[in-house]
Amino acid sequence: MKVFKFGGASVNSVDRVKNTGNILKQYQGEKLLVVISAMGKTTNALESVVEAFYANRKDDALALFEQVKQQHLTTAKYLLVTHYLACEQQLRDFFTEVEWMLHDKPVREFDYYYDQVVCVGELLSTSIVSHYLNETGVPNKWLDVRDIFRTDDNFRDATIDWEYTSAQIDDAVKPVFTTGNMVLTQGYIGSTDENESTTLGREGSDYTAAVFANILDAESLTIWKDVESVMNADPRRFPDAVPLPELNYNEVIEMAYYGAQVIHPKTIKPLQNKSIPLYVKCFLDPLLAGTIIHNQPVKQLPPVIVLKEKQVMLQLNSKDFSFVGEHHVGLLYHLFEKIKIKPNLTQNGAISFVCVVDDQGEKTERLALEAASIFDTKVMKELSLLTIRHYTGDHLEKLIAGRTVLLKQQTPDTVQVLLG
Ligand SMILES: Nc1ncnc2c1ncn2[C@@H]1O[C@H](COP(=O)(O)OP(=O)(O)O)[C@@H](O)[C@H]1O
Ligand SMILES: N[C@@H](CC(=O)OP(=O)(O)O)C(=O)O
Repeated sequence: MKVFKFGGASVNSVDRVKNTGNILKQYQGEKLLVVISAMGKTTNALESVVEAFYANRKDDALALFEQVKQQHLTTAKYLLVTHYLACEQQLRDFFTEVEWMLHDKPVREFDYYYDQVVCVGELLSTSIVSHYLNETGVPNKWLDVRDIFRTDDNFRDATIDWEYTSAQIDDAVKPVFTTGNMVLTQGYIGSTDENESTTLGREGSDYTAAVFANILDAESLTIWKDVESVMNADPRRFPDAVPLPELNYNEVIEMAYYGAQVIHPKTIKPLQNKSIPLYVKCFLDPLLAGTIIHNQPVKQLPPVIVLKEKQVMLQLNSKDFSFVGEHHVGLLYHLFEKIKIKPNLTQNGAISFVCVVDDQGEKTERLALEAASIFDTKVMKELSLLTIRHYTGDHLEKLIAGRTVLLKQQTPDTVQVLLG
């Protein structure tokens, strides 16, 4: 059994869905569990729907949702003939679930509504792709992953209940493979024991696929992307980026930790625990070798560059010029935990503490505000955090030319600079 994951970019148009169908056709006869994300930027569009709803702009929310509806109906119309009506019915059931909610007034926390609305992106995309595959001779069984992935109710960043989820995979997924070859389902979403929808954190479909691979003891996981492989830098930002044909799990964990947006950080552990290889392949040219990620040491990696934008630096000084010691730092880490925000870089001085975090809007504002009750707090926004692993001393000058270096940290292997 193999697990495949197709991200939003692989199903963001009629042609891309057809292309995904062609790839899957090549694997007919093999047992495949296929995880698919929401089409293109649907998740962002649905975020705007919830924001409008929660700001009591009901008409805006409904109008924004109407656009999402029309996009999916149009895609379905272009792709389907014999299966169109059945697909339309399935889509309309999901539309109704959301609209029903949008007509109400928000009475619970934002994150709860976020998950109830945003989860629909993956349900719509997988319904369309599943009908398309069935219509074009690639039989598959569509499953609602919310019936399989049980999570806690930490909306927007839910934690999977592995025991329950494993049992559900045994009961509801494995039997499908006794009569058919392909299960098609959603990434990124799950459900609580009260049947409330949850999400696993943005870009969490990679993680869903890795959890399936672990529990199914899959022979491999393949993540299909629009790039030829994992590269030593984001090729959109660094046109000189080179492919990395082979990586080990720890290297990818480090890359993801520093912010490389190619694989979701939580993806590796479930694979590593069972030594399941991860292939990253290009859906635009499946013949390209891509990247294999495994347990073996990989020698001689080129410098790996990660650039994280939209960084915020908080410069925290003790109010009475006393040393910033364990007590102050402890309070600060307590704040990180409470607000659920992770520092990307920290530096401790005698009377100051600097931390760099992603700009997460309201969350970051809250961090700054609460930190200001403990420290004299200065905030700088719109910064970039550049990390180079396997640093050889060659690249930094060129990469930081013309920028102000606000902070630098270096270990024998890794250099990080915060740029203004
Ligand atoms: N080190 C890297 N190697 C390859 N791609 C990278 C890297 N860092 C960032 N990317 C970006 O990741 C993108 C693919 O990821 P993403 O858009 O999230 O795919 P999907 O929506 O299919 O999951 C590429 O288009 C590329 O710009
Ligand atoms: N659709 C979700 C989950 C996801 O993983 O998407 P993608 O595979 O396109 O990164 C998101 O955009 O966050």
